[in-house]
Amino acid sequence: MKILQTKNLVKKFGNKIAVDNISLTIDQGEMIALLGPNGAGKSTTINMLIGMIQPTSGQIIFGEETTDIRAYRSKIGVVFQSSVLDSNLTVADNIMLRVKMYFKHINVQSLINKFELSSIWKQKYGSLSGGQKRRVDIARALISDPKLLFLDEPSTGLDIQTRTKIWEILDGLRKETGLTIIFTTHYLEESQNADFIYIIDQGKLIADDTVLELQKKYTKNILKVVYKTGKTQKMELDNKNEAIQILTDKKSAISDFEYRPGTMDDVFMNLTGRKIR
Ligand SMILES: Nc1ncnc2c1ncn2[C@@H]1O[C@H](COP(=O)(O)OP(=O)(O)OP(=O)(O)O)[C@@H](O)[C@H]1O
Repeated sequence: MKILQTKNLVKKFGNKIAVDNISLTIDQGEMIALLGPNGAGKSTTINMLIGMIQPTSGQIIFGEETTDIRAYRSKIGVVFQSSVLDSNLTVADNIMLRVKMYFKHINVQSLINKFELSSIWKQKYGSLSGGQKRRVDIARALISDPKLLFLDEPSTGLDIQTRTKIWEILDGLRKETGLTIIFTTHYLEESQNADFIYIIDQGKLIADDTVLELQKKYTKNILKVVYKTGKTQKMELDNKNEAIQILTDKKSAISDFEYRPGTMDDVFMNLTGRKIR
């Protein structure tokens, strides 16, 4: 079931076209990545999708063909790039103020458990580490029990362990509750968590598909061979049979090899002719 759709979305800031004719279709329960380099138009797209800024032209269709922005807003949770929480308040105060004001029926304890907040519950938000802050930010966004969660660069600046942890939690949530998750990232490897990827560059949608299909369409498999002489050779191949043939033919001269499918880095490189970072 479609939960969100955009048709020919455009956003101009003066003469600058930040988002150029982007059409997306997002089904309920999907994990969607908007992937692109700095300045690609990811945040601007998200800001339009959450109703924070108005498109210059194009259409956003929420759920069952409704354009009722207030009904839609009550169904979304948002984690912004920079936090909206109060640094001087404790985690408990930040969370409970929102619960008491708007969402009295939410099971706070389950959020505390899921996001491992008990040890930092009485700590000031401003004194938390980057990863701890992110956990609180996401927990806060879930207080309204949203159907759709938007995360703008949820893991930027976090170390690899913390990023992995955050993705584990998000994936668990999705499986448990059927939550639809839309996130932006410029970490290519993180987009592999997504069911479907929209690659945006200079405001334009340059590819959209599953990870597997993107790899199939825009990369080849890579065979790297290390010879006994110390020389290495990198080859792009269509399939594993070619790799087996090469390895068999050159067996006596080879000391080591690596065979892998193309990565999202290769996809981006082949689409744009440059690396994302
Ligand atoms: N309010 C604004 N006024 C003028 N230009 C803007 C405004 N907001 C964004 N832009 C421009 O629009 C383009 C897209 O910006 P956006 O923040 O959407 O990119 P992004 O893909 O989210 O980048 P990043 O990964 O760095 O967050 C950029 O060139 C940016 O400078």
